[in-house]
Amino acid sequence: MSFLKVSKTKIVNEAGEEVVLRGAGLGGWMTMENFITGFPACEFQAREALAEVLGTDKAEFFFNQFLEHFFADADAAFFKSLGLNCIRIAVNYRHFEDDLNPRVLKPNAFKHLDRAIATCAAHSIYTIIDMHTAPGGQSGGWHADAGTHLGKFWVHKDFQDRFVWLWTQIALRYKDNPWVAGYNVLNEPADPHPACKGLIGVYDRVIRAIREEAGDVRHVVFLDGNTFATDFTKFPERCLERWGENTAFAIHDYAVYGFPAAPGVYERSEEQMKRMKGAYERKRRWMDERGLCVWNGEWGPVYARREYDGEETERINERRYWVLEDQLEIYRKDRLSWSIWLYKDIGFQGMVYVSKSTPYMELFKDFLARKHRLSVDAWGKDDAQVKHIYQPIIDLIRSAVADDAHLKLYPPLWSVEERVTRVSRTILVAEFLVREWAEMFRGFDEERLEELARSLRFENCEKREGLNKALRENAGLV
Ligand SMILES: O[C@@H]1[C@@H](O)[C@H](O[C@@H]2CO[C@@H](O[C@@H]3CO[C@@H](O)[C@H](O)[C@H]3O)[C@H](O)[C@H]2O)OC[C@H]1O
Repeated sequence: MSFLKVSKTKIVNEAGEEVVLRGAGLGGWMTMENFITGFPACEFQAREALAEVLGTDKAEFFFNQFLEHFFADADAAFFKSLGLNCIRIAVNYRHFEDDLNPRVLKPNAFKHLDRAIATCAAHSIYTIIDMHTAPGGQSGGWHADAGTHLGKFWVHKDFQDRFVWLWTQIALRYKDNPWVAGYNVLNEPADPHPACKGLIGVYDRVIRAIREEAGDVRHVVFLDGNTFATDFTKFPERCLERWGENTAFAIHDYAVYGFPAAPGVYERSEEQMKRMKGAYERKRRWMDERGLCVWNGEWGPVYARREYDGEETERINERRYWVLEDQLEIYRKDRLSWSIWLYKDIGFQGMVYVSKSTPYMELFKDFLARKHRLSVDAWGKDDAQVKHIYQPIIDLIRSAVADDAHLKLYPPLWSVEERVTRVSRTILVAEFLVREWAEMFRGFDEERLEELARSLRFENCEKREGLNKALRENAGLV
């Protein structure tokens, strides 16, 4: 088995042979997310609410069993059967370190991560450890698990110190493991500083800690661009001299046509395909101009669901598969390494999804329908039923702010409308629903909790055949 490394624009093995990484993100597991498994708001809120309802021990039991079942040997075997070779594992810093006991590794901090890496290795699958959340939140997205729309990671040095400390611990643990392809040190940073000073400084420190303090020089370091892995333009010109040769740069290439808010129906028109390719090329341009290695750490459409989209479901999904296939074709031509989002969920984006007939899905059926109607998850939102309620707030802000320039806050892709969505629905309304979600577990004993957690096992999942077929066929072509 061979460590991977970066050689100019390519990832290669120790023999110098090119290895194109093709895989998926194991999201919703060691970083739980609302749309992936169905709770509202952020992971830390769901965990706290469940501990209030069940008591700490039983809540811990449930979450531990959830982690056991969500990713196991059968998942890795299936993944491998598609010809895929790399899983990006999204981890939440809270598994390793408690906010009230900083810089102390939790007991069993590495239990599930060790197991997942070993399970993947047993099937000859590489893993990339992706720090999906940082103390204080590296963005205002729910997936940063901070419960706020402002990423406080950038303004508290201590959050950054803890983050650097944590990466030292992780690198010390895995530095001799060749099945770990590398470290994706920070998912989707959103540093508001105009010159990206915070992020560059954090990358300087974390790379030094991995390379010098932990002595890990062999693993690839994957660096996301700023603003949700889309912008590299403020990165230092001589970045490899600064960060080392063994560095790859991660874009996230979500195509607008893969989402409900697409600007029109995707017809594969020349213009649409040009737009999609253009957006991808723009994201990677800075690296291409400098001959650097690019990895696409997240991409992929979401899919329509019969329970919400009715008769339209098949028609919509046919087009989402076109988007998927057209993106794959662009990447294939570039011999791009990629990691599609997402391996497993409850039926919106995953390659496999929990079957509706499981106890888990039956328990949450009505709650999920309400969550959808209220549009409390931001990802792929469909706000048709509530948009009118929030419109007056949007209008108020627009009319109250005299200078249009003041309506343009960071990040730029959060328009006034998007900001209102994030703050009022995904943070505020969601906060009120968390307790209700947790109350659904009231009175459950360990047997019932185990039954719920087991629902997430591979054996209890359906496969999104169209997606898996496209991935399998593409894997064979590279
Ligand atoms: O955990 C993941 C999370 O990493 C992911 O974050 C979103 C990624 O997309 C971002 O918007 C895109 C920015 O680039 C433009 O070109 C695209 O059109 C946009 O879609 C978004 O702001 C992030 O929150 O989301 C899914 C989570 O499960």
